[in-house]
Amino acid sequence: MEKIVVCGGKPLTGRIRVSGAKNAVLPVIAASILGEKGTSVIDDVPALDDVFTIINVLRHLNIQVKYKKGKLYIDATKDLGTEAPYEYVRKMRASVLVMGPLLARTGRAQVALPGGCAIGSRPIDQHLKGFEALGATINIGNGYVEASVDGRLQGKNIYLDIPSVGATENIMMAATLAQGVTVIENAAEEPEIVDLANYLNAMGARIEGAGTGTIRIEGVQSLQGAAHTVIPDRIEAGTYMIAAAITRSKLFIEGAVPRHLNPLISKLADMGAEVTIMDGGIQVDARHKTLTAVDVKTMPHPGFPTDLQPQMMALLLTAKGNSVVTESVFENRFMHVEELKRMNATIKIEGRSAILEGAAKLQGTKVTASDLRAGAALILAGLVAEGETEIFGLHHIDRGYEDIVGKLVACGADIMRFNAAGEEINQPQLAAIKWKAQASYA
Ligand SMILES: CC(=O)N[C@H]1[C@@H](OP(=O)(O)OP(=O)(O)OC[C@H]2O[C@@H](n3ccc(=O)[nH]c3=O)[C@H](O)[C@@H]2O)O[C@H](CO)[C@@H](O)[C@@H]1O
Ligand SMILES: C=C(OP(=O)(O)O)C(=O)O
Repeated sequence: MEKIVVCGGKPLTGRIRVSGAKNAVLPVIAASILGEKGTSVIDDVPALDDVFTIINVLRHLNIQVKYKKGKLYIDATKDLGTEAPYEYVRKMRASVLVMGPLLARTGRAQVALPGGCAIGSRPIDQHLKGFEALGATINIGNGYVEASVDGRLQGKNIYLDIPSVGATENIMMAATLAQGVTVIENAAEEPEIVDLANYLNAMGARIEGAGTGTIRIEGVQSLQGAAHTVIPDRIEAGTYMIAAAITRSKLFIEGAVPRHLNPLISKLADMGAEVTIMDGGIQVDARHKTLTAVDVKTMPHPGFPTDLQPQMMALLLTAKGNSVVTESVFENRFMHVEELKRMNATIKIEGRSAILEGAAKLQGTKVTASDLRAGAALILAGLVAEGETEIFGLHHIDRGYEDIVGKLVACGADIMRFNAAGEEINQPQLAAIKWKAQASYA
């Protein structure tokens, strides 16, 4: 079995460069479907399995995608298919993001129902409610959801019951080509929504208010391919900020955007770490510091991100005192707790809260990632555990961390990756093989 092996106890030093954001690049690639003319050039595209998956969805739709030196060239000018099949949606729920652009561009979209995953049931009712409000007919059957419309979608006021990131993105994309004005209220405010709106506007869309709870979209006749650079990954940045704190080290996180990371910056400062906003990034210095426990509650942006909750939990286990971590975004995002307990953590779950005993003496053992951020939390815990931690379930980690092993090694961590045959392998090698196999080289 493939595994990552971490030998705990090594301090980290130096800098880590943040890659392009997974959660920004996926909707941006989906939005490129809307480009009836020209080619989109997307820069700072991370080599992630989720990126390979969405590229395959686009190619299945008869879209030409080429990759060269971190840039994607996407040509969506041919006649498009309308189906995102189960083989891709099952690997990555974000495949559902092709639904809005396909519906707007072709009048029809069939997407395999994404189903639940390790962190919750994750329905898409708000996406569908939005499409229906814009005039689409929705049919669900045989494991697929189909949306269709005769003629153009019609602009409408849409109030989301939950500020869903995916629903906001999907509806925003669909509304770009609708007749008239669409207003999304109680919209998600995440930085990735702003990034998507910037790309859509570069394609010729008319979107205002992205990043606030009210987004106004004035429909246009058509969109064309555009150039766009993806924002840095705030969750990856946050993971490495926590890596500095958990190892009581000093790291400079290059490319981290402070305004995207306010909730983490303030929690780390409350714990006693020195966080400094610098030119081009954020420095975290936790050397010789006694970090103290804090309580954390996940919330939609600008609250504390759920995607940093497992990593924060690993850190809090090493702090002085007990803390309470409350997960309010997903109903089942505590799968990492049992694995952390196998590393000698004491954690009690009460409803949607976990009560953590601090000053844990974590011990290395074999653990398995149940999802992407659970995997990151286990690596972080491994960095400070006594002895060797072997982490399995790497396909989750490969979905969202570009070369996590290489980036940590460069800062002094004792961490290695082994393939199924037991040979040491690095992620860039692996990524190069995957790019070759899955996306065509220019
Ligand atoms: C690819 C991507 O960008 N993924 C991110 C996105 O996921 P995603 O877009 O799936 O997350 P949402 O914001 O939609 O989900 C938030 C909550 O709303 C619920 N919900 C959502 C839609 C809906 O129609 N009905 C409904 O009930 C979900 O089950 C969940 O409990 O935002 C999440 C919340 O910040 C992050 O954890 C994910 O990393
Ligand atoms: C939950 C996540 O992603 P996704 O929505 O793609 O499952 C994540 O990035 O932590």
